[in-house]
Amino acid sequence: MIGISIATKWEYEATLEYFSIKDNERFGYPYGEYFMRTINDTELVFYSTGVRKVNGVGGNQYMISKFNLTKVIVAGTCAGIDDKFSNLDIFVPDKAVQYDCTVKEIEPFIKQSFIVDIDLSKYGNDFYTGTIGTADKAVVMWKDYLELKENKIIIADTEAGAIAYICKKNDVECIIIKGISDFPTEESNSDNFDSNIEQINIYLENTPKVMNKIFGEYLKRFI
Ligand SMILES: Nc1ncnc2c1ncn2[C@@H]1O[C@H](CCC(=O)c2cccc(C(=O)O)c2)[C@@H](O)[C@H]1O
Repeated sequence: MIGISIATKWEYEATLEYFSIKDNERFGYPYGEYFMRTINDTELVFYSTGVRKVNGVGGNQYMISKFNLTKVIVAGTCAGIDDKFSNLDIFVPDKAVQYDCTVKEIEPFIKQSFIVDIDLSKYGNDFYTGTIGTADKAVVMWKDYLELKENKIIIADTEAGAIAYICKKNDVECIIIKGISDFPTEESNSDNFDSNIEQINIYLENTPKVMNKIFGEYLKRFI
């Protein structure tokens, strides 16, 4: 069975809507809820984990163990970092890094032991790829955005790098399919708080669009 890991309630609600899931098909588990679907003769379990690294890892470890998963696909939204790209562009990263695991003042910003390489060779190359950076904090502040950009991170989120890391420990393949929901903006142009609210509103507006694009145009290629 393949697991489809979804972080937020908004991403999961868009998923329920996309697959027309009825109430009696939804089951609870300690990190959120799940439902099953068969697509192209492959059994899939879609589950919400909650946000940030602890929930992402806990939910996925639970599901890997409960359903003996052979592959995990992390589906969801992310921040855009490389400004060549736009909102709603979809990525399948070939590298996932946790960038908040070092003392950056005295250690490298990214340490080799927190990088997971993802072999995408069997899936062709008809998609955007690159490095996704994961940390427990959302990328909102302009200085955080600039630091990620300097370190060649293309997109950023708050779960995927940690999920890829624990999949590797379980010897389970991990594919990350993420769409850009928002870009940080320079807060000096406006009030910090207003700028943050604006980014959250853009995230909320784009979340169903990203999820529909992932399920409609990308999922089948990776199962
Ligand atoms: N900018 C982001 N940075 C990191 N991850 C992002 C970003 N955007 C989307 N994600 C992904 O979506 C989810 C939730 C998004 C989220 O928390 C968020 C989004 C926008 C603004 C704020 C804020 O506080 O102002 C918080 C996370 O689970 C993560 O996997």
